[in-house]
Amino acid sequence: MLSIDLDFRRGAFRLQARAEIGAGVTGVCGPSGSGKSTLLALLAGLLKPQAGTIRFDGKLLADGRHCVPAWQRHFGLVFQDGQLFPHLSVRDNLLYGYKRLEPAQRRFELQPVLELLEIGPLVTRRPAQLSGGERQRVALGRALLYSPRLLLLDEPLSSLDERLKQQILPFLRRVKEETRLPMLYVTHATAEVDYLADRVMQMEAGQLREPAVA
Ligand SMILES: Nc1ncnc2c1ncn2[C@@H]1O[C@H](COP(=O)(O)OP(=O)(O)OP(=O)(O)O)[C@@H](O)[C@H]1O
Repeated sequence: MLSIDLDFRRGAFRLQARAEIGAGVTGVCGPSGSGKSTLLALLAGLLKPQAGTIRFDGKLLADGRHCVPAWQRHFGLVFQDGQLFPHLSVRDNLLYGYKRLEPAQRRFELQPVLELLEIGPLVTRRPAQLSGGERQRVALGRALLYSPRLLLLDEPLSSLDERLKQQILPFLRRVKEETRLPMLYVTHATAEVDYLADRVMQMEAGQLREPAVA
């Protein structure tokens, strides 16, 4: 369970977020510039809040003074453009975080992840030899093989055309159903959260809130 009570300022922009985020997929929607990526960067440990707290399973990750670094939080990250290592094969990209884990920490193994995401035939290729949709599936596989406690997804489909989005959404749903990993899914595409999310939160001008129930 992620508990946040955050206050972050950057120039004229101020983000305030108070929420408890548990199992399942939590969608975070909101217009461009509202602070969705900033929220994920704060949760990932890439930015430090000036005040407030972030806790995960009761453990303090950040307050105004202390900030647990990103690599110690053990969260998986998937961005818009996959950000695979261009000089490594798909296989080495997939195993990048996995190899750095103690065997006892590993919750996912390569073969089932290759099957889940249908990327087995791609393992010897380089990222430049993949389509956009394949790259995103590899990025998702790499994040899973790092055995994260939480998956943070920042517009993971927004660089893809409509046909590819429709192809990848079922994979994301499969990841959700088969891994039960808690996920925070940032997007401005409400169709994606309608399809995937168990709960949706709204970001508006730096304020995170649950939408009013109609
Ligand atoms: N590196 C940065 N330095 C300074 N200001 C930034 C930086 N990145 C974002 N901002 C500003 O912070 C605010 C929140 O931006 P953020 O990227 O979190 O929004 P977003 O909701 O993710 O937008 P989008 O949907 O367009 O990705 C905006 O006012 C933006 O201009």
